[in-house]
Amino acid sequence: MTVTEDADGFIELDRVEKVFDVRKKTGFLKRERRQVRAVDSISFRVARGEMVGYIGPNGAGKSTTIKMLTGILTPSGGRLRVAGIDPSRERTRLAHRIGVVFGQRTTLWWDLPLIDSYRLMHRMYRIPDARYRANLDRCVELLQLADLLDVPVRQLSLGQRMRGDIAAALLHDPEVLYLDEPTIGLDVISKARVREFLRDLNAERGTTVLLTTHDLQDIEQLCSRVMVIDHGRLMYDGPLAGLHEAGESERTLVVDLDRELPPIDAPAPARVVRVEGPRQWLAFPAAQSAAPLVARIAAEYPLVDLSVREPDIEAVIARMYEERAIT
Ligand SMILES: Nc1ncnc2c1ncn2[C@@H]1O[C@H](COP(=O)(O)OP(=O)(O)OP(=O)(O)O)[C@@H](O)[C@H]1O
Repeated sequence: MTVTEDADGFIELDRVEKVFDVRKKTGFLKRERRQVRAVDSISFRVARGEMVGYIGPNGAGKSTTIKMLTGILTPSGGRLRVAGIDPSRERTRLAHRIGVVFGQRTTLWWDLPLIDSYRLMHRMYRIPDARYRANLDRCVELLQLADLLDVPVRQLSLGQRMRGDIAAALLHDPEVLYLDEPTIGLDVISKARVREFLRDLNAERGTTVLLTTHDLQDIEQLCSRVMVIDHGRLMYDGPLAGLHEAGESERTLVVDLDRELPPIDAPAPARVVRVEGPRQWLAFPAAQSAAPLVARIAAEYPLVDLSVREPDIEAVIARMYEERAIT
């Protein structure tokens, strides 16, 4: 059988569904059967080389989708293809073409030094020696792993372990990388390092990336396209800016003045939403730049310090629903 790969649909989902049968204990010897529609008729296409954010609240169906894309779960309905392959039918063949990183779990061997996990993967995936060497060298350099290779995984910090996991997922040159919360729990510097690496990987190798995250900055800095899923349904598919508009989300400017003052007189739609001593919080539309607001406050008030807080994904999505309910 020849496999055709549609250039526009490297990852293709056509009305994909996943229904779980759940048995719940409702009393002594009594059980109730219930069906959970975790993924409900989802269709989308991701082109080769795209970097797409896949976001939604807890229990929305993100992990279930990723598990179907890797072949761990079989869809209850619909059609799904990754690189022309039906994941649940040819899971092993697909495994050679995809890489998976779960932020909350590691694929590394806990008690072994990092390098030993890589050696095991070298054999497991039957990666040609030269290719393994080249990929390992590149990952060690770009993810700054040189000093960590001989350290047992259990002794690594979360950020170090995450970089180790990303390298592990890339040793066999996957064309697609699924990342599930790759920056969860990382400090600012580690987050920046991971994001920079992913950006370079995508630009240099054309690796297709599907990214699940609760951190809007991951999406802002990495993805030109974002898909929002909730209750198993695709609610939005488009640029992040459009999501901000759809949800009319707001960022917050936190300013520290040198003394307690009445609320800052900010140009609408920006407005003060909270005052605590010399600190004031101003909400302004997420789609607008903070620069004019900052300039005005700096010119007219005794400003000591400031920072900008991004809206979290849950807030953006919640506002998106409110909007829809009204219109
Ligand atoms: N194996 C399973 N058996 C029964 N129900 C399941 C199973 N896996 C997931 N579910 C249910 O399917 C729905 C979607 O879960 P899923 O893990 O895909 O969500 P998610 O978007 O990844 O959430 P989170 O952000 O919390 O990881 C939830 O209601 C969950 O309880």
